[in-house]
Amino acid sequence: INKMEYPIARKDFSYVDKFHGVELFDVYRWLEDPNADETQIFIEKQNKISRKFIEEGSDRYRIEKKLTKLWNYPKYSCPTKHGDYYYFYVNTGLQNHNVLFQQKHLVDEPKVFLDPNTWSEDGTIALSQKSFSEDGTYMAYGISENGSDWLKIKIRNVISGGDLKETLEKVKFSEISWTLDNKGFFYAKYDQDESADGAEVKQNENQKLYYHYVGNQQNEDILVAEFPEEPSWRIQAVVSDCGRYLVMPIVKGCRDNLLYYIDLNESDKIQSGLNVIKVIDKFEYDYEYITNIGPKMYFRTNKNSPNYRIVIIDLENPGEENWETIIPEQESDVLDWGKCVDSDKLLLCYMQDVKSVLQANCIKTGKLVKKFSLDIGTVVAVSGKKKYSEIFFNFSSFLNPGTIYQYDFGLPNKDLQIFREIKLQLDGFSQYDYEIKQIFYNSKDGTKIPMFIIRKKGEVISPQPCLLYGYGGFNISLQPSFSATGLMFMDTFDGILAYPNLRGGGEYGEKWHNAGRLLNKQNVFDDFQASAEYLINNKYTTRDRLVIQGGSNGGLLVGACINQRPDLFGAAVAQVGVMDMLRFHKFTIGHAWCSDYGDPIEKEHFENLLKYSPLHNVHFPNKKCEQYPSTLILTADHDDRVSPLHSLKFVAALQDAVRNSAQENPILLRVYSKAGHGAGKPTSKRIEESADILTFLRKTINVDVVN
Ligand SMILES: O=C(NCC(=O)N1CCC[C@H]1C(=O)O)OCc1ccccc1
Repeated sequence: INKMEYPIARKDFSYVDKFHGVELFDVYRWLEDPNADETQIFIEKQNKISRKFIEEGSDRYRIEKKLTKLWNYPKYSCPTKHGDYYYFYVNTGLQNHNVLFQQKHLVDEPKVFLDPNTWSEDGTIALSQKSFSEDGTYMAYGISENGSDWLKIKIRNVISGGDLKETLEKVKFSEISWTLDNKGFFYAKYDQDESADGAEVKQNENQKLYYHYVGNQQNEDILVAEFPEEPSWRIQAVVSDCGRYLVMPIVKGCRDNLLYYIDLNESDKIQSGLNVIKVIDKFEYDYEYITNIGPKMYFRTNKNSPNYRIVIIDLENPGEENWETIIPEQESDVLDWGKCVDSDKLLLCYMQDVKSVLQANCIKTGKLVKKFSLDIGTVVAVSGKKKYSEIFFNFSSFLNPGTIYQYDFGLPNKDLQIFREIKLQLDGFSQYDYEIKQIFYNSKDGTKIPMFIIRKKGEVISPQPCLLYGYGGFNISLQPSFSATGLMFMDTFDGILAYPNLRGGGEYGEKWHNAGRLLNKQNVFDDFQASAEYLINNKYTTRDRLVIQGGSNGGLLVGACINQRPDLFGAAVAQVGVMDMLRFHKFTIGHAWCSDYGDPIEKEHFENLLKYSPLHNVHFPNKKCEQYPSTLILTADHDDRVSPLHSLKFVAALQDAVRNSAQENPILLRVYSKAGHGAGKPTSKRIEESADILTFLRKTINVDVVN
């Protein structure tokens, strides 16, 4: 690719920002307008170049063909029980969206209950969250278009199979929680009158909580709570298991929440102006509702317990001095989630050196009742209710697309059953040809970082191509999970997969998260760079065979690392990345990320952000050895989680910096249409994107064989 072909992005020096006495140009500010002709022309030119590079020759055709075969295996979800029926998702393999089936008994012939594939030819309309009424008569469900976070809510009558006439619009970042009388549900919306289709960049502010009576029009919905003086607050209201309380966790960032509640017994119907009671009124810790027994509320919290514990807060005596710890914090295992099942049991899932441990404890005494024995891997989904003794959970790992287990606390002598095994249909592929190992390597400051390494067993040509994937933020843990793209990389290029558990994640609780956020953010980049050095120094791979990949906050990771260590990687793939760290808080939900990044309006955070912001640390490669690795930046036109402007501005800056330089490796941008941040993406678009990435890698890193 000839770097002289890169489109020239106009530099507008009229944009000067003053941050704490520092004046900074923002010459590509014009790329922040998604509707401007020149922005669309910029995108078209970039796509022309990136598609030409990726699609020329037969590599892409062959790779997509094989990837499609590998992807084509039947996928199932855990069954969940609502009213008289079980529901579960099935995907025959290549369907754009999973189909929701219904059956009375697990042995009955299931029938299609809801098929999102009928909603659009190209699969750009997806089913997002759904919520059944207590008696299973109704299912409220969210419809998302083009991958946007915006939802429209519809209500399906389970008996008739038809939808009620009303449609609830402008729903976003909302729970859907029914009152136990099955008359309606709580949901949250933004009264945003401008366009809300996911292509807009406008900030999401002033979320309000409403109650919808089934059969009403949306304009008759009851305004239950709003906080006009706190525009960034989001209300994650849930009705308690007993139906009496509306528990209202309130968040403004991506961690720590207030705890308010409404006693629904106070009045015989839902109306405005119900009394909101404050239990916790400071953003300091996480409190996640598990269940309650009368006024005794069970919360998973990290208050004075960075590995999390479960406390009981008595609403009639809420002072902290009266809190009771029913499940104490573990020394090193992190309590990832808890769920009340079988009336009096707390199903608890721990992370033990990044692997899942599943057990059940008694809700009264806190004592262990049952421990489930699992391999290396992750409990990726669970289904069960307080009123049922039966549970299902889906266990997955790097080499296991999923095993659904069933257990019934009412039949203690009948041990864990395999309910369904999700199997690849690829002849010639066997997961037993591969091995997973967990190593611990030293980061720059000596901290021990765990990393999973997956590779083919036995003799292979060494060093191998290596796909190094990272995230590192928002208390999110990178636990073992199955990826068709990852398998494809190993099988096609005799490659290795490496997943370091970078600080900023939740793998070792809050201390791990804190060690990788705010003024500690550079630790994440150090951890990632150190993992690359470990893989090279231990002869797993070489620089020209090594590719780093990350999405969203992981896209920031990749962007920062190619600026800081362009010499360390052969290729880099940054998907839907956060690249402008001085302006991220100005678009859509970006203001919520200050909990990890800091607020640029504060001097110390501005100075910290400026040090690593990808857009602001692009350099000019004087010598060939300083050139950027082959880089592919990907985003999509309806990504309203991380607006595409981040990627557009970053690529403009990179291509400008290298145009008259020693750079030879390609730096490309691919912007997908009618797509978003990732949630709800149809199979066809997932395969298209993976095929683009794998083909880009085939053309840019040193691969010795292509199977
Ligand atoms: O912004 C986030 N989460 C953080 C996020 O999506 N981030 C944080 C940085 C970029 C991007 C990412 O890494 O995916 O979630 C918004 C939300 C979703 C649902 C309910 C309430 C609020």
